Amino acid sequence: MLTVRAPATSANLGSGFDVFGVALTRPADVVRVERASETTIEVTGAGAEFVPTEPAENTAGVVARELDAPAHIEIDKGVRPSSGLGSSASSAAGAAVALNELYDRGLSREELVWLAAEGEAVVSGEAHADNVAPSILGGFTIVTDEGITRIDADLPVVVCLPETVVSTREARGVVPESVEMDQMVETVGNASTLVAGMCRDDPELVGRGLTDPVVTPARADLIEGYDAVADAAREAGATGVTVSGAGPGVLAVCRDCDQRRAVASAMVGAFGEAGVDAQAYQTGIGRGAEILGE
Ligand SMILES: Nc1ncnc2c1ncn2[C@@H]1O[C@H](COP(=O)(O)OP(=O)(O)O)[C@@H](O)[C@H]1O
Ligand SMILES: N[C@@H](CCOP(=O)(O)O)C(=O)O
Repeated sequence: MLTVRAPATSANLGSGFDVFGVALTRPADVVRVERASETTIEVTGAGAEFVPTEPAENTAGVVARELDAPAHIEIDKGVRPSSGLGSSASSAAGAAVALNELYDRGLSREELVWLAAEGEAVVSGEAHADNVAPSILGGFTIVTDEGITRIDADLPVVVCLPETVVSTREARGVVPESVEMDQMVETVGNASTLVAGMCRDDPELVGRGLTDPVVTPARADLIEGYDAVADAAREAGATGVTVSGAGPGVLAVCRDCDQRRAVASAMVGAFGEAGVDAQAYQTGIGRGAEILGE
């Protein structure tokens, strides 16, 4: 079987709603594929019971259909569904890279991003690419209708995942339909600061650029304990905190790798005080999907 490791991702990064994303060094989905006359799917791992095995409802199955590449697909979920860590996107990205190789389709990594985004449409109702782009390409990605820009960033981060569920569809429903001019100016300033920070691997700039006055405050209300967790992470030294993707995961940028332990423990502790169990990943910005072998 051909095996691909496709990383979890964190989309939006506060000021880059539906545009920014980063690949994380961990966790990741592992997707195994072999040729078959029709597509079948088996799912194991974190939250497997919440992932449909019907190909038309599974992001990996939709990718197989779009690529006309029927296969038996085994997905070992490292990324729990409805986490804000691009769980459905990791499977779509892994399947796209694996099936492209298995069937020798010759598509470029960027072409695979748009293909994998079709898989995402089955979950959120829209073919958004801000998770599949970093999962396939790695690093920090900027996705617009005009194309994808990739920056090879390297920063230590912590992602804290509470034992609660927020579906991307639900979290899209609370996003305001319009913004005021002063909110737009603030968002453009923060997004620009963040991009400069990614280009320089500068955690101070990236942390500052994570703030957004529109989407994050609306979504934070869906996450029990969010404000306390964000305060705790900052007190432990994080340069900035935001909702990871559509939540409920919370992302914090750290000054250095050693600081991650304290930030992780502060975030888990603050969720605990709010009565919510949580786990933290000490992670960083990492590589895109990798073929591990046959
Ligand atoms: N291969 C897959 N892996 C994970 N979730 C999937 C997959 N295919 C379909 N889904 C569905 O996608 C939803 C999770 O996606 P989403 O809400 O975007 O969460 P996340 O923030 O983790 O990406 C769940 O309802 C799940 O059943
Ligand atoms: N831009 C999307 C990203 C959703 O990410 P996920 O990891 O929660 O699936 C959004 O914010 O809706």
